[in-house]
Amino acid sequence: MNTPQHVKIIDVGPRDGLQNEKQPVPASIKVELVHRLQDAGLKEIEVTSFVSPKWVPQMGDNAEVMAGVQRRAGVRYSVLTPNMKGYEAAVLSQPDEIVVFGAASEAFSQKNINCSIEESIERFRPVAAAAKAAGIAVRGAISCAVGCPYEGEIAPERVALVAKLMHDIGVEHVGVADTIGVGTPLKVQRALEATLQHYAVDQVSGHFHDTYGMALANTLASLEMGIWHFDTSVAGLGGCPYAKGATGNVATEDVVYMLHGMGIETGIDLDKLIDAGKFISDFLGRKPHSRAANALLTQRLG
Ligand SMILES: CC(C)(COP(=O)([O-])OP(=O)([O-])OC[C@H]1O[C@@H](n2cnc3c(N)ncnc32)[C@H](O)[C@@H]1OP(=O)([O-])[O-])[C@@H](O)C(=O)NCCC(=O)NCCSC(=O)C[C@@](C)(O)CC(=O)[O-]
Repeated sequence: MNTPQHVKIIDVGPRDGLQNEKQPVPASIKVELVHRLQDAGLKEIEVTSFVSPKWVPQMGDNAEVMAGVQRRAGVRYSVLTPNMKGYEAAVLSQPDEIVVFGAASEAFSQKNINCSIEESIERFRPVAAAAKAAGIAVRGAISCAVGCPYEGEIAPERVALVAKLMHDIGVEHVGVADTIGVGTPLKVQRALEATLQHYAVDQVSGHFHDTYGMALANTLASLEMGIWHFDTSVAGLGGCPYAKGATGNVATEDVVYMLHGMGIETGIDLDKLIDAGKFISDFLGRKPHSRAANALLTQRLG
């Protein structure tokens, strides 16, 4: 097994995790969550998205949240930007990285960003060029890389095509996203292999939702291929507004527990991470969606 010795975790909780929350979450809570994640040692945090507030009201406070974060040297703060309007607003907040988000499914692309895959690439092209000219890193997400809520199973060839299109417009790193968490290890490996036709292993991350409880297995299957970047969500927060019934990303706490147990470094303090997850879960009035966090919180009670 070609397992990496170090893994980089991108916590997407403040963005992917909270974007679908029905109850209002004040900007101050989001900022506090980001602070707690950086205190726990997270070096990459997806803070918010610059999308239409009519489509995703929860992210309407994007600029306020970015302005409230007291930045720490060595931490990369990323934001989603689907088009130039989003990019132009985002750039005022000085993100370290922008994320364009496409899909391997036509139907999902239409539902999520109101355009075809081809049109989405044309929207992303100037965004990637502008970000690069401004010295901002450019990441891409390939949604529905395994399955789509509208089209069912997605062939790896379609993932390869979107990876190629993203690569052609200058996207430097892509996340292979199992948006609805239907993937199982071999299917996820096929989607990753398709992406690796166009990107080096260091430029690909796994982004696994945990709807069917497969996300840790899929993380392990990715590690076996040498993948060492993962998007995870503190307390397992989240879900996509355009993928009904899909749960959040795999909990950061569960991934960190697994990796540390395998002797793989993350630079993250699991106890502080659990506190961050408890903080936001308490605010939302529920338990963290993390088996490891709940087990360790119970243990703390003695
Ligand atoms: C992409 C759009 C904006 C296209 O939406 P559209 O309606 O096609 O855009 P438009 O260009 O025709 O503009 C319509 C209106 O939206 C405004 N507008 C246009 N662009 C922006 C912008 N950037 N920010 C703010 N406002 C914007 C624009 O100004 C106009 O305002 P109006 O004149 O009606 O008042 C829309 O479809 C949208 O916002 N979609 C939301 C998508 C989203 O956030 N989805 C969730 C994140 S993706 C995800 O979670 C998946 C991921 C990444 O985690 C990986 C995975 O698991 O799969």
